[in-house]
Amino acid sequence: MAVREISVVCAVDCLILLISFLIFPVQMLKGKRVIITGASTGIGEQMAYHLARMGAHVLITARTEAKLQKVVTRCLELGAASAHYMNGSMEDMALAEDVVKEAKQLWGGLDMLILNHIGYTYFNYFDGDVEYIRKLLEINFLSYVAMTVSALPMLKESGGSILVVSSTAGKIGIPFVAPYSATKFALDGFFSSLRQELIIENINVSITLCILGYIATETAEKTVSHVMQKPGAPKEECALEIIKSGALRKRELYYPYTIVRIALLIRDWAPEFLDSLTRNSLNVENVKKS
Ligand SMILES: NC(=O)C1=CN([C@@H]2O[C@H](COP(=O)(O)OP(=O)(O)OC[C@H]3O[C@@H](n4cnc5c(N)ncnc54)[C@H](OP(=O)(O)O)[C@@H]3O)[C@@H](O)[C@H]2O)C=CC1
Ligand SMILES: C[C@H](CCC(=O)NCC(=O)O)[C@H]1CC[C@H]2[C@@H]3C(=O)C[C@@H]4C[C@H](O)CC[C@]4(C)[C@H]3CC[C@]12C
Repeated sequence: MAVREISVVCAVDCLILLISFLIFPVQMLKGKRVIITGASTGIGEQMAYHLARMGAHVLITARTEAKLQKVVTRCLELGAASAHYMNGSMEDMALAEDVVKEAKQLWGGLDMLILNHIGYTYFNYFDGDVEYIRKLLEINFLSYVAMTVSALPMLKESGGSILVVSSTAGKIGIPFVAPYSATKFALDGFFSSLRQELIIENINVSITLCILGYIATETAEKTVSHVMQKPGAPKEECALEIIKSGALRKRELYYPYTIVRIALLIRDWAPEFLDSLTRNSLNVENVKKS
């Protein structure tokens, strides 16, 4: 695709982005019933706070109860219509289903399911550990499917939304994240296919796949700051963009917009060039085989 075409596509995309920003009324989420997973810290925590400011009902999950309690308290201070938590590991599919059952108990329904949690992710050469990949697939992928299966009846009733938080590493090959990348690619395959089926059956449930670049969360910075050549994007703005894209029922979100959008454009027209750009965007010499 010539530079002219790329610039036209980007210009149109930027216009769409500007319009969607202008038409997003925050009262869209007032009183809405929302589950946010992985919300004890990072992007999930910030999404809970934005939803609280918008007057939504929030049910948050993660493993660390003490952190969840603090987030719930802060959500109530910020104006949440209600705020509850359930703690446990998403290795356990029963927990995944129980969170949805709790929403039914609390609210009698559900408007938005935000699937955000991830298991421990290392940033290094793949070490051949297949069992680790199996476990990460359960936490990062199968629990998302299990929650979706449990939540769909309520979401069909409300005409609700599913927000799936993924990554640039779920769309292009990035070194040192092979197991994690596999789980994110799986999300794209499953939820993009499910979205087609919902459209065919005229079921009014939207699925938004959120493709994120490097975001400045505590975990990510701890894991990769020694390799990254630029700081991560702000988690607070990232969280708001995810919520807005879900509320506007967008098909996909790219954040930071320009970095991710251009990477995907190059991927389709010059994949080897993108691979080289990606490698050069990292201080690979700082990654020591463990
Ligand atoms: N930060 C970044 O650079 C990028 C992030 N993303 C995506 O954004 C999302 C959030 O990332 P980020 O905020 O950085 O992640 P964090 O590591 O900050 O937060 C992860 C959350 O998941 C929870 N969690 C971890 N293990 C489990 C488990 N076994 N079961 C249930 N919950 C668990 C953690 O809480 P607890 O430990 O208490 O369980 C925490 O609340 C992820 O889907 C990630 O892939 C995508 C691209 C880039
Ligand atoms: C290194 C990736 C960004 C590559 C890129 O876009 N370069 C061009 C440029 O920056 O201009 C990072 C994109 C996604 C990140 C990973 C991710 O998806 C989240 C994980 C979160 C975890 O807590 C830590 C590490 C992550 C694997 C994170 C690592 C950096 C990215 C691959």
